[in-house]
Amino acid sequence: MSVAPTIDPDHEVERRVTFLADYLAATGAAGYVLGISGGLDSTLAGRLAQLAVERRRAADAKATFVAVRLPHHVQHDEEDARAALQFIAPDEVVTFDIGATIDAIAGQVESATGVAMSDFTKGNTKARVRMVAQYALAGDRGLLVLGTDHGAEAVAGFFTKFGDGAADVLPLHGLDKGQNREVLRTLGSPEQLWRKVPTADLLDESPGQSDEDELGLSYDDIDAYLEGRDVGDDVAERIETVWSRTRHKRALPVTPQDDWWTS
Ligand SMILES: Nc1ncnc2c1ncn2[C@@H]1O[C@H](COP(=O)(O)OP(=O)(O)OC[C@H]2O[C@@H]([n+]3cccc(C(=O)O)c3)[C@H](O)[C@@H]2O)[C@@H](O)[C@H]1O
Ligand SMILES: Nc1ncnc2c1ncn2[C@@H]1O[C@H](COP(=O)(O)OP(=O)(O)OP(=O)(O)O)[C@@H](O)[C@H]1O
Ligand SMILES: [Mg+2]
Repeated sequence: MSVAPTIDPDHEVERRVTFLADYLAATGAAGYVLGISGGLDSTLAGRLAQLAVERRRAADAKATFVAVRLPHHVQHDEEDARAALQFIAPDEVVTFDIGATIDAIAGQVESATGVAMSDFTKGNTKARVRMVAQYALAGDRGLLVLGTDHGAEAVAGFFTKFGDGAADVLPLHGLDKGQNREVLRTLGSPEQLWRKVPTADLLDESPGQSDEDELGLSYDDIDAYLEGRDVGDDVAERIETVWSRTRHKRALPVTPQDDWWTS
């Protein structure tokens, strides 16, 4: 996962902003788009993107960052999403309520099959519709879609395949969860955001369920494992089991030429 045992947060800000700015320059893309949930990963990636487009503009290039609110009807942590936007100070904010689309898909699934979608699959559908919304906004404006995948979510496959896992550019790659917090804090984020309990917030039946409750693993343990610290055999084995089970999510669609799945 390319996670280092320790980081210099200022250096991480600089190298990731430089990467995002350089990638725009090299590709000629018009800027970035990213869903902003109020969680710490999108707050961090969003702020880095805003700094990168400002850097491009300082070099007389055109570049825009579009932050997208993507609530499913009303979001229970609405206040954090607003605080995140205030901190990021994006060039543009677009709000796209995915509620009606999800209701339509769930309704069609039920009328077509006679079986209601489970809350779990509906949750992954929310993540996929958010992906569709971001690409819909990006397509006509020549923007690139950012993703917030990082070491701790990647190793556990804790993302929706072709949902939040689908993106053009991953500015947080190589950081773990605690390192994301550290970098966000260094950027001057309000404490409510850098300290926020991580949640995928995909379930109607358990709004705001913590990632750690769902995963059955703590981010401190996952981070320790990725940083090469001793976590004990039991934790290491649980992480390796989930890593193995989710290998398909970190690969391109499997083909007859692939053999990684045989071992
Ligand atoms: N062996 C295999 N080879 C190739 N493809 C395989 C496969 N096994 C399943 N699949 C395919 O993958 C699908 C399952 O993958 P997927 O749909 O992702 O579903 P799944 O991995 O079961 O669930 C996603 C998990 O990520 C969590 N999540 C999602 C989004 C955001 C966040 C967050 O932290 O914010 C967390 C979510 O809470 C849930 O625990 C199957 O329906 C099937 O199509
Ligand atoms: N309600 C939402 N509004 C806008 N974007 C969202 C929403 N929920 C999820 N996303 C997008 O999906 C990504 C994955 O969600 P995830 O929960 O992993 O990240 P986060 O909410 O930014 O941080 P955390 O993991 O700490 O909760 C987010 O970074 C964001 O881009
Ligand atoms: Mg979240």
